[in-house]
Amino acid sequence: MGCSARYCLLALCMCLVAEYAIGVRVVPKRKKEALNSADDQSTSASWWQAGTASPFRDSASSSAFSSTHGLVQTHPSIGDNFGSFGSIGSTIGPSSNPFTRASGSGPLSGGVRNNPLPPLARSANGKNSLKHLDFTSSATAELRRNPALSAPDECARACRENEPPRICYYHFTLEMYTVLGAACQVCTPNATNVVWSHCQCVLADGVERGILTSNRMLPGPSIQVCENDKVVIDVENHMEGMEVTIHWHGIWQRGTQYYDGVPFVTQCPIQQGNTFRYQWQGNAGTHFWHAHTGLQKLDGLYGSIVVRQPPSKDPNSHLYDYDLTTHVMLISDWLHEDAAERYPGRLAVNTGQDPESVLINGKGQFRDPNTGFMTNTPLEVFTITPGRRYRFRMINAFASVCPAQVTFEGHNLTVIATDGEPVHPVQVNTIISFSGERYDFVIEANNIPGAYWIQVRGLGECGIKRAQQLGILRYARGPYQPSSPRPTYDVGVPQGVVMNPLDARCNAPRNDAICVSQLKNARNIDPAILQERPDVKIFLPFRFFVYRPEMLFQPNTYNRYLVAPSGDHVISLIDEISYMSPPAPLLSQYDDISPEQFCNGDNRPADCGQNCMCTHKVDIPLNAVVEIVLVDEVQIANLSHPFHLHGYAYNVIGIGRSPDQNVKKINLKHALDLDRRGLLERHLKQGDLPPAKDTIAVPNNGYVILRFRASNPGFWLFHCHFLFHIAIGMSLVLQVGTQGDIPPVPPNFPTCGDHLPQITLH
Ligand SMILES: CC(=O)NCCc1ccc(O)c(O)c1
Repeated sequence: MGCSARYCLLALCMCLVAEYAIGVRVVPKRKKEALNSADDQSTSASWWQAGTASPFRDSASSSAFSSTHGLVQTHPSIGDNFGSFGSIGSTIGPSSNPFTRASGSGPLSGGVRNNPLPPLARSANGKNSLKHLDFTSSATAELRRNPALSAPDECARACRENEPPRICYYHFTLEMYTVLGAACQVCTPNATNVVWSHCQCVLADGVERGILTSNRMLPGPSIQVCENDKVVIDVENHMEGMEVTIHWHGIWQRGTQYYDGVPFVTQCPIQQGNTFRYQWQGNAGTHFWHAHTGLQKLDGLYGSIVVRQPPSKDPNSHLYDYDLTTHVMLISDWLHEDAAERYPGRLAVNTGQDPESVLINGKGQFRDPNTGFMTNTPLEVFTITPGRRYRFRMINAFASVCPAQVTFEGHNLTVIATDGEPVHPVQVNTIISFSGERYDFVIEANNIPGAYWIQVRGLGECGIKRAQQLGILRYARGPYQPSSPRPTYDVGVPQGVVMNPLDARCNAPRNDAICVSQLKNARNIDPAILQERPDVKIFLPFRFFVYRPEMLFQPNTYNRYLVAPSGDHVISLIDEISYMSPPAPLLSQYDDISPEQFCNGDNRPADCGQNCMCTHKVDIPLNAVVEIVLVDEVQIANLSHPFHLHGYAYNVIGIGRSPDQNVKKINLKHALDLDRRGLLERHLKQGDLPPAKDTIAVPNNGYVILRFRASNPGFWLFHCHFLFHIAIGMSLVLQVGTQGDIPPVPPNFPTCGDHLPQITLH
């Protein structure tokens, strides 16, 4: 097999090793070791180890990996979490970091910085922070120019009370890029740390493909700041012929509504060659960023956001010793081709939108179902020290319809927060999550020191291709390899108690599962939320509309559609409307949009048929207590749609299915009837403490009730978070408040729109 093989199979890896061997003059005998390690490929060490005197084994002194794999922190206190960054954890005020700051001209001193900045990814001890959370920023001119700004690795710190906030600056360069591109041949294992920390090699699951990246990383750069910090991100779009916006999922954007990153709702898309500066202040929690335009998210445009708090402000801080930058766990589904290959979708080969693979922090391996060959790329490794308790921050960045099941071999998970909001701790063994959700959990290193499998399985439609990924939970100074056999899709890590069961039987406590609606909020709840009657109550049924091909392919009509795995040609409807973007952004150019563009359930355009397409907008008075009842009329087994609201966390008041055994399928009429009879489940009693979330799956053939106080004026997208369902209109906009309530956009905010002048050629 040659190096041009599409898959980085074992043979190809040998070939890569051979190239490395030339470059680094390693004795050929090592190649054999590469072969032998083929079955032993589960740590990043073993992959790169092949053919080198592994710099990662004795990483304590030299390796860029040391802060990830080498256990650096020794004191079980939050304040030492960032020991791996050298001075960062203890730096308050002007940085003492000689590598990133000219002395005396730190970020808060206001001094003149006359030394050029060396690489940002290095800290005082000269180590890179780590690989997948590489804080490298490709263009740092702004940082050099403006001494008030802090670099990413200065902002990723332990948060203390009374510490002055920082302004954290990031620069995202968006490009078309390649998995297993030639960069993978220049980042040689024996190169210096500097070279390695800037390595632009993207491995993913070892299968070559074109992708989209931010700063040539997958996931893209991690934003890790403290509450009250200001975050500035310059997004520079160099994707050939593509426009883009970035949404900061979970960030409420109070006061900065125009930086929410929704195309034609809060801004014009950023054109190729343009840079758009986002600026916001983050609410605490585990969040993430992703492209909100087209299908770019599925091609690689996503990354984590962590907004930390001083321990005194987290009601669950006593439950963990460490909250490390390295223990962010971003899971994503992965295709081996451009997402556009699946939209509108094919009829014969790779039908539907289901992913081939799953990644953990952009890493994994892939077994080719046809040949049985497995790629040899590194798996993600999380390192822990015996006796300590660790906060993990899990982000479900899936784009497809598959729920993801995360299980850690030999370790319980204590869930302490979801979607950034703390809950009373509950202990489970496995967590099922949907696209857009986040779950924070504590793992105690209380098992026999060793290496343990982490399994992430794609459920639902992903069961067909059996898409899964493995990672490793490793005790420091212990073995790299788990002693138990690799979990397979069918014989996996035992699941035990399930967080978020797919069957959504949530009306009574059970000992095999905990529903989201059974979690209890660990923060105070606005009492008005729990009043019997909300100010506004909105029923939103949603479903697909299935086109007959004769209707869809009528000459001179061009209706959009998605070819579902079933072969059905569908669009999405919420309250019988399929959302269409207006020609200009609602927030910044409202007056450029014809009133006829808008619609909602009470105002349907006269000629709107079964496939009614318009800009679905529901108006909500500022500060109203709003209740939304989502009703699943899709009625396809195995499919539960996660709804994400921008600008807010809502309280999940109830999750359920029809209590009427004779009702096989729920629909709007039945839900209204249940509501009249008081049979919809609402947790409004004192002490019910409904949890706060911004993304919740509506159980298949069921309903979800959520409430929020509409105190954040703006135009907020509310939508199914499945990527292909956004493309076919499963969205609407909530307009909270009037134009006058919404902050005006900054000066010179970009504009866009139709150009339809009079025809002047005679
Ligand atoms: C009868 C029908 O509505 N079929 C559509 C099923 C469907 C639609 C969209 C998807 O993403 C999906 O996975 C499955």
